[in-house]
Amino acid sequence: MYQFINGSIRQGSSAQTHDVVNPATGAIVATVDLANEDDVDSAVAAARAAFPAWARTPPGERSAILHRFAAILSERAEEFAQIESSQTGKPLRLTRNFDVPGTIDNVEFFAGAARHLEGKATGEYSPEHTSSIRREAIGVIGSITPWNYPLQMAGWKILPAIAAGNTIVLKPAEITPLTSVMFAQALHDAGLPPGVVNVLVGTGTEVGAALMAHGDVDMVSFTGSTAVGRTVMEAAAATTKRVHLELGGKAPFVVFEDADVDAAVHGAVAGSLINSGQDCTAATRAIVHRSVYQEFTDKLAERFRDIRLGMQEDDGADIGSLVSFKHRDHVAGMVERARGYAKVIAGGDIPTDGALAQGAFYPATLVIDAAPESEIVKDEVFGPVLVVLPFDDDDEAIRLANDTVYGLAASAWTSDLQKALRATREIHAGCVWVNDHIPIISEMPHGGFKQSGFGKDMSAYSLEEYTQVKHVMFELTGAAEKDWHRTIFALR
Ligand SMILES: NCCCC=O
Repeated sequence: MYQFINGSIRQGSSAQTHDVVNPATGAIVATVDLANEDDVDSAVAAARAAFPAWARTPPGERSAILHRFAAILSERAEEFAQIESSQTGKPLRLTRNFDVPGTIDNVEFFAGAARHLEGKATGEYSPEHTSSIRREAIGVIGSITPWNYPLQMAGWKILPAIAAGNTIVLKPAEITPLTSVMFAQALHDAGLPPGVVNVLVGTGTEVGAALMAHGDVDMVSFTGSTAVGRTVMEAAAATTKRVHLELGGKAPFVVFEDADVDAAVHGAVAGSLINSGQDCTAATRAIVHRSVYQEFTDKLAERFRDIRLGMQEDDGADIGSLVSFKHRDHVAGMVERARGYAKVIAGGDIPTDGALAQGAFYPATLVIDAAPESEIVKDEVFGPVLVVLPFDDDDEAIRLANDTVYGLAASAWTSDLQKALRATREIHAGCVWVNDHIPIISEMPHGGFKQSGFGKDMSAYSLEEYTQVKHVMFELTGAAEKDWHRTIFALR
């Protein structure tokens, strides 16, 4: 049973099941029951019923539950790392050192942030009134999370929502639901009241769509593709829900002529291949000054050819499998089409020998000589594929960096402060790294510009987004007839 509703685990009401597959081996990890629209109604009703009491629970009590939850996650870190790895194909090295500790750090951050909501000072902004601001929880949040970082994304959506006093119904991707259900159960073990967090395992077309359109959901938060994000917005419009979207990306990685090329090469490996490139902030377009283009490309191709694919427990592996065979075929299809108009100088071939041939593996792949308007440059691959494009002057570099509908993340590689400042000012993205690419931290926001969406995850900014601002105004004078009445009305 995999539906976590109102503090207990239940069977989904649809008659269907889904096999969660370890994409590195093809083995079935779990067969999960699937929810349907009736379960959406039950979960939303539970979240609605839990909302008034949870919203009134003092921040210190919410915080204490989150601190206990962080302790439980720390005790069970290895179990979470194992299951996250088995449902995604990620190396255990990644889940142990990135997914799980990152999530625990997020829990600890929001345990503190719950007690630290900022607001404008109460004051007499009009001579006859005292104004103050209340930041209130919004209500029931409906959330859909993706398959690339199931555990971290559950944290990014659930934690700010409940820290701010909301209740939530979360639907993880049905191909990677296991750690999201465990996350909710562990929160309950930490003392979270029933109904505050509910998790439904189901399909996007049935459960996701019903949740986004539900009349008793006040806000929707979604991480996934820009195309699906648009349908979320449309569904939310029917009842004017708040919308929080973290969508696609096509991050530029700009290497200026004065960059430390070796550092940029290392950065390109880490920034484009993390999580096998299944990361919406991953470097996807290296835009490199022509004076260092050949050196950068040669060194990077050599590194990419050395990248080792491996099974989850192989500590010597650099990257694991992609999340599914279907997704591996999508990545391979884009690279195959690119061979018709560009050159693939590293990777590009699905492994055909040994154990790797049984999994959804795809090698680190480097593409050059692609036109800026080609598919591999424009569209999201969401795999271990980096395209390198040359530029001749800084105006062209900035223009190429911004030549995308997306604006989630970017990086600039330079030792020149002026170039770095220009890049951080002129590249339109929610995050611009200088001389690095990918690090995230709980204190800083993550979220996009342009068609990468709007709304921030992590940080105090996300906590605020799960609140609504209320202006409370007290009349001060006690007079029946106020000064402002006389200003506007010809009273007799
Ligand atoms: N590195 C964080 C990425 C979040 C979504 O893919």
